[in-house]
Amino acid sequence: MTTESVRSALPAALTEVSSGRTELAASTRHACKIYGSGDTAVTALDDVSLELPPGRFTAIMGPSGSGKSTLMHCLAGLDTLTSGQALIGGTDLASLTEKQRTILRRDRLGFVFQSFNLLSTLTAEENITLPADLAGRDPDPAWLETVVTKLNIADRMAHRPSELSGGQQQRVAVARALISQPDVVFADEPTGALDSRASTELLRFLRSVVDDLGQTVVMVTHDPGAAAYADRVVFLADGAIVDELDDPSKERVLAIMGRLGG
Ligand SMILES: Nc1ncnc2c1ncn2[C@@H]1O[C@H](COP(=O)(O)OP(=O)(O)OP(=O)(O)O)[C@@H](O)[C@H]1O
Repeated sequence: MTTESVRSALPAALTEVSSGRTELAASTRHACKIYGSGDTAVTALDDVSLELPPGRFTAIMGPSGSGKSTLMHCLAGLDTLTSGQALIGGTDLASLTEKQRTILRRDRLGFVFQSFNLLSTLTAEENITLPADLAGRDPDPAWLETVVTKLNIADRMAHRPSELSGGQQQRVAVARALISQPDVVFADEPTGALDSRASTELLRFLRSVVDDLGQTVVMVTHDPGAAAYADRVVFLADGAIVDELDDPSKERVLAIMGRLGG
């Protein structure tokens, strides 16, 4: 095999590293977000600089009100910063019009929410391919098969959400998020509505879409056990990054959360 053919067989994230390009999947620089003004102003993000490399699984934790959702929403172009920058790859989201941000979200980002947000009248497969259908694109059949096989839902494609367990529904939601081969998947409390067995399963699947498919996942969670599946945990308090852990364990996450009062 030539170097080029080896490269073309690698996930894009790895190719970028091996070719010496170190573009980040997403990042913020001195991100500040203030809601309201005057006496009622709330500083939700206070000078947050964060780098999210491709092909990694990052968890964001912190006490209630620490700014986790605000950070994720600003990184994902669902909300705008008061100052500083939020970038997807090399694209500063503030440089885009609202319409361009909508297209970037559709084409380059994936979203998984606590409530699975599947359409009840559509089959699992139709739910997964809906974003591509709406964008007027045919989903890549090989990638669709890879994703549904990886998530162990290949035999559930003809079922409607009401005929699936909660864990299976959330895996359909993950497949929908992955179908465009996004630069980043943003998961907001993805295990919040699942029992502990289904949560563990979902986290293993998220781990494997990072390890085996080279995808980039950013997850907000309150659950130290869930955060322990990530490569790195970033801790927020009062809108600022106050700690970080690489290769986290549940115990080490719990210890930091204990200190932060979460
Ligand atoms: N639309 C808004 N208007 C005013 N204040 C807001 C708004 N959204 C969030 N906030 C405030 O900004 C701060 C950060 O909120 P955020 O929802 O980002 O925290 P969080 O860490 O996600 O909280 P939780 O864990 O409870 O979901 C809080 O003080 C919150 O009250």
